[in-house]
Amino acid sequence: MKFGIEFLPNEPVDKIVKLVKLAEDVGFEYAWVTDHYDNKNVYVTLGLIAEGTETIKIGPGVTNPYVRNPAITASAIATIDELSNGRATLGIGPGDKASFDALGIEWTKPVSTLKESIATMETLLSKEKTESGAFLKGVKAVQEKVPMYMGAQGPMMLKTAGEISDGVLINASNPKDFETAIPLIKEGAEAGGKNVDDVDVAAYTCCSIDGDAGKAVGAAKIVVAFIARGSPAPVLKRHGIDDAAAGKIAELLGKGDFGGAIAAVDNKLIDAFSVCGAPDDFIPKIEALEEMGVTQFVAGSPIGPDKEKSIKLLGDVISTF
Ligand SMILES: C[C@H](OP(=O)(O)OC[C@@H](O)[C@@H](O)[C@@H](O)Cn1c2nc(=O)[nH]c(=O)c-2cc2ccc(O)cc21)C(=O)N[C@@H](CCC(=O)N[C@@H](CCC(=O)O)C(=O)O)C(=O)O
Repeated sequence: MKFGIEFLPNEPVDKIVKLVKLAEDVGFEYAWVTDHYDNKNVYVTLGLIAEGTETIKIGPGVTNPYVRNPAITASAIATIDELSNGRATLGIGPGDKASFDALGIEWTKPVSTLKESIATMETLLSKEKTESGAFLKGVKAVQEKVPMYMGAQGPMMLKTAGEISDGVLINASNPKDFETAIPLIKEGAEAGGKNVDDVDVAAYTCCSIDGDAGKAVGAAKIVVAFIARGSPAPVLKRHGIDDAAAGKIAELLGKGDFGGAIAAVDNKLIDAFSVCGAPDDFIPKIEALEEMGVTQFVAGSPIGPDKEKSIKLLGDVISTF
């Protein structure tokens, strides 16, 4: 099992760099930095992380092809590859409609758009010219091929990820989600003439670890509430969660009643949408994901009530794999 960790660039960048260095020191192999227009710039943050680390692989987890032209992303990730001496890896997904509405960007045909943008970036990164004449003159990646990962949940996106990408970052924490996802990734990989084993399947979880399991669960509740709000009906059904319960949480969040939403998050929701608790709770949960075919466990937000302490505890968990 490989281990990755997520960072949101919404806190001081020098603090993020220190936490990524700590993650590297305790055994994490990947650091994924989220990309939302209302946070700090993902590539500036990755540049400083590159300078402050030696071995951990780094990249956006995930950017999207709508806010930046694929040529701009290709140039940015090639620059990160140079700064990190060949440790860049690109995570790209369809983004979210709310952001594009706020930016006045039309969000059309996400599957085709992702396919086209990954093809364009691979053309440019291999120092070739696109049909429209784009060409990266003054920047070159160190790696022969920068690994391309896709953020995906929907069936078409999962199949496409299996077909064209080196890895899939799936916002999911429960083995049931992979029961559904992996056959789709396998179908896509085989359509692309690949084996599903060629695709790194990452469980991009909502993770919260602490020596005190209750504290860990407490820190995860608000994130689980937002996940429950955003989960489509088939996902809720898969976890035996009735629409009314998720609807209630959505209503509370909509009113800004975060306390009420947190209070409405029960253990069923915690189990469905997060991996949390004390270190001993983690090992069987990660093993269950591994049995489903997950090959990378990504410790996603909140990571824990005290990030630094939680990263060290996750290091202890990593050392048992
Ligand atoms: C678009 C959507 O795909 P999805 O896989 O569910 O996308 C949900 C999320 O993955 C997507 O919003 C991500 O960008 C969210 N996301 C992040 N989004 C961000 O904006 N920033 C982040 O930092 C971020 C991190 C992240 C990490 C992991 C992860 O899994 C997702 C993450 C969907 O509806 N897909 C369906 C329908 C696809 C579709 O639109 N089909 C159309 C068009 C087909 C075509 O395009 O040709 C049709 O049938 O007409 C499907 O896959 O079946």
